[in-house]
Amino acid sequence: MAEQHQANICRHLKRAAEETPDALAVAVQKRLLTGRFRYQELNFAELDAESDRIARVLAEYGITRGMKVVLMVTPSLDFFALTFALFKAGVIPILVDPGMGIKNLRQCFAEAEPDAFIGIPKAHIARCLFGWGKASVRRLLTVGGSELFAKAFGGTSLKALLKADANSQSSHANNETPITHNMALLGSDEMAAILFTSGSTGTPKGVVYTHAMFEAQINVLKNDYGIVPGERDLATFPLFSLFGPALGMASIVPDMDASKPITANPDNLFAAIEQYQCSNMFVNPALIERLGQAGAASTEAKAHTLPSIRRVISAGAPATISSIARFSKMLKDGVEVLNSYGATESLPLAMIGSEQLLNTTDITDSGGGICVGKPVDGVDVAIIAITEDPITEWDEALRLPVGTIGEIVVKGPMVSHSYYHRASATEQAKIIDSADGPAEHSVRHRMGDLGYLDQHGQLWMCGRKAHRVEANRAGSIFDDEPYFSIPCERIFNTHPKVRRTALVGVEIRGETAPLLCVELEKGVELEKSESAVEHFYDELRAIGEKHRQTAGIADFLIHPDFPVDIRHNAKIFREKLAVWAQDSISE
Ligand SMILES: Nc1ncnc2c1ncn2[C@@H]1O[C@H](COP(=O)(O)OP(=O)(O)OP(=O)(O)O)[C@@H](O)[C@H]1O
Repeated sequence: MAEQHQANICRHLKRAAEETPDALAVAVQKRLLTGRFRYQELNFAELDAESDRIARVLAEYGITRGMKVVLMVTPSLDFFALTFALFKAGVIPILVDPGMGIKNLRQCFAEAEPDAFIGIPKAHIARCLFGWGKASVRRLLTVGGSELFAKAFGGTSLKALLKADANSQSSHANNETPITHNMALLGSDEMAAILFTSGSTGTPKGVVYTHAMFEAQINVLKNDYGIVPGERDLATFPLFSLFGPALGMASIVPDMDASKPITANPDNLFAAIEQYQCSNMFVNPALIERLGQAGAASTEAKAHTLPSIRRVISAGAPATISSIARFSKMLKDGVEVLNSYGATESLPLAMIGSEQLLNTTDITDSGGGICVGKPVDGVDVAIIAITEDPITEWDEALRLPVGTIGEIVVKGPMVSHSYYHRASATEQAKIIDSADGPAEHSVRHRMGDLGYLDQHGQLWMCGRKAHRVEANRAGSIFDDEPYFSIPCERIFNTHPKVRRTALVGVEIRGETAPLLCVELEKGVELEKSESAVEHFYDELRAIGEKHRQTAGIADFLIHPDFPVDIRHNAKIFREKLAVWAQDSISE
């Protein structure tokens, strides 16, 4: 159908370039050795023209529509121009989080079978060292670094391609029409990008994105989050930073390692906000924690405030209520942190403002899970019984009643339909919903998360499905109900000496029992005294006995420093802790 082949997220960039050509589209901060900051900028007209030019030179270099390309370029003006160029050309970027580790990266590249690899010199060195994409990559392009390096490691450089293009343009200067680039128009269900999940419950999976999904995300950001053209966003997450220009909003990129937000220097971020009077901030919970601490550490006389910020969007992992409360002290009265719930496969799905979230503390502390708010416009959330079996066809009878914990299943225009080259993962996670006929929104996604809906239509998250503990220990009070990670952990986290906890299952004399791993607050030292540890465990036991969700949890172990994901510093690798706990009790 002709009208279906109209999709390309870049049409928003084109429109912004026509309507507000001189308005700022991107600014990238660099902290110099002197401690001063340098900013490089592009306006909408420049970003549009530059991405057109790159799309054209890529095509001449042999990177063309339908090809899959690994993009490992740090946020920079080139990153923005290149990514929009790839979309304009109908080339499929493969986006991975370098923080996921060498082994996972190799697996991602093997699975995605890229035709080309575009990266900074460091990425090319790693590609050569670890043989990434060796079997499929035919075109190499280096961004930054010298031409000599590019020749040795990375085929050619973007700079060289653009220089050759400029030369050929000037030699044709007398010809009337400059060579322009025609934006590829794709079917709304055609693959537009492959984004890998972070792999916190196993190997990362490549999620197939379409332009229709990107369009849906842009609509949510406009309608549910209220973003308007002309805003300025402190963009700390590369993928989200691309939405800025598509929304007519400038992306201000601070000098930080986006794959390790916890290492960011708060001064850089504060300076970028100040310089551009940012109205929006997109931050993950790790940064909320880091910036909140930095703000609180400022002396009373010069307490740090962020008066230009009108909206903070937090996403990617659960943020703790205490870190949001601390961070919010820097914001003007009435400015909220909007906590978003979603996953690479479907984002954003639900949202709750910090004011409302603070009122849910008591329920969370007594085992009710984390409130992630009401579904955004167009999203249907259903809760189904927990099962590891695939479900091929959606049936309304699968819906569990309000208040019952089960697996969260979502449907909506931003919900992905499949994983790339992962038939069995797709089968496990997707349910065909033929009620709508062969329409584009006919796939429901199983989140692999557990939760329930309350009578107000709010969604409560109760941890990952893979992290529930099905105990069969004799004397277990709820034989037929599993222990759910987040509800249990948040109950124990109320102990003042506890920083965080992680529930795991261990085998004791052939039976599965729940065990709670505990990380202590900074400065609390108990391990030296056996009796102090026993007393602490008794206190935890007493807390657990007060709640039905934790009844029967009697085993505890103190762990010095939980293994967590680099990006969020929040997703606890409970699988690793389970192995550690089993080894510890078996010693
Ligand atoms: N606001 C939130 N509150 C609680 N949990 C959240 C929130 N936002 C995201 N999450 C968690 O993060 C998950 C999505 O993360 P992501 O897409 O990065 O992949 P992953 O689940 O970490 O990796 P993998 O699927 O490969 O194991 C959600 O399914 C949920 O468990």
